[in-house]
Amino acid sequence: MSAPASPGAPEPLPASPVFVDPVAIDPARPHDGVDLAADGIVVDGLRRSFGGVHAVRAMTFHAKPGRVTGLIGPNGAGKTTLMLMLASLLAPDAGAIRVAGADPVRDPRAVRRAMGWMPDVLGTWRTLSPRQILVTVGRLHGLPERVARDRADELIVQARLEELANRPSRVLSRGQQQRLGLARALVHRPRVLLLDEPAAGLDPTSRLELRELLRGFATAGGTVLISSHDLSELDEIAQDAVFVDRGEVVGGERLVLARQAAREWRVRALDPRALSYQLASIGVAFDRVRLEGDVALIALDREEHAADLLQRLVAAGVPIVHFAPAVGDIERTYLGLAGGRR
Ligand SMILES: Nc1ncnc2c1ncn2[C@@H]1O[C@H](COP(=O)(O)OP(=O)(O)OP(=O)(O)O)[C@@H](O)[C@H]1O
Repeated sequence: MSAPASPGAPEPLPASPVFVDPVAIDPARPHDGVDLAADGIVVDGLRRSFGGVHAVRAMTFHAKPGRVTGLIGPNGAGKTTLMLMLASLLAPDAGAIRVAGADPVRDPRAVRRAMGWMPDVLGTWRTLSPRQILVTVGRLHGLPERVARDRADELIVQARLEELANRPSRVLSRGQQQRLGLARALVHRPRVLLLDEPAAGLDPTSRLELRELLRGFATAGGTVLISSHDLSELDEIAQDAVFVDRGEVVGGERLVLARQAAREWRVRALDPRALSYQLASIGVAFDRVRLEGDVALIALDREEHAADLLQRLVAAGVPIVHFAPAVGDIERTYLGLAGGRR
């Protein structure tokens, strides 16, 4: 447990994401691995095929309340199929799901009450205005007319859609549609949020607002599962990560190796020539260094090597102005997994 920060102390660095490892679960007693009675999203031995295509073949993980969990995987890995099953829109062939304790197969209404879902495209209702859409969704969730209207007004302000609130939603830009999609997912104050590429098309301000909203939602005890290919965004937002590939959650040795894959460090010096010279004289192999203008990208296996290199460069008098990992943990692991698969 970390010690409480003393007053005036600098903010602690965010902890690295926790990588969900299904192999840590005893295969002889799979039900000991995830507790179906736990809150949040619990997925146990989930399977779904389309004819001969095994879209989801063995998924087990727990997205915990109070945390933002990233769902990461290449095209065709089974993310959308999984999300459709979580949202009670597709029946699994085998396995179990609980969303805030509810089973989407037996009690889809309870799941829809507990969950807000933001698919990657807003979908139909293009002739309705954002206000009409939010009121209608509120009414579908059983909110009384007055409450649905007030909630719609509140969300329109939060989504900064005031000027477009009464225009047909087809005139909304991609980013505005995304903001409306998120507002729609939040109408009934769900405890669980399921988001597919929520940051796509968002401008930098809207991305910051999204991050704050999701962190606030999780801090208040909500569960967030985000599927995205935007790994740098996920590195900013997610505390936990579930990697999927070919219908399975990736774990065990493959995940450990991917997490140990070399990571590029971005290094910039006021004098780039002095930097190049010292890298060569320290003995950093040429194939470990890429130059992008004045910036050197150096592949290093361990953080200790980065610390050692920085110390040597500074001791040699190189005027370093930037020395940091070029990618976050999630992106590095994904690239490690993709590298191992090629
Ligand atoms: N309705 C369907 N009928 C047949 N095959 C399907 C169907 N839905 C998905 N699949 C197949 O299942 C696999 C998983 O697809 P899915 O859409 O879940 O992947 P994904 O991880 O969401 O991919 P992406 O990142 O490209 O969105 C793919 O091979 C896909 O072709």
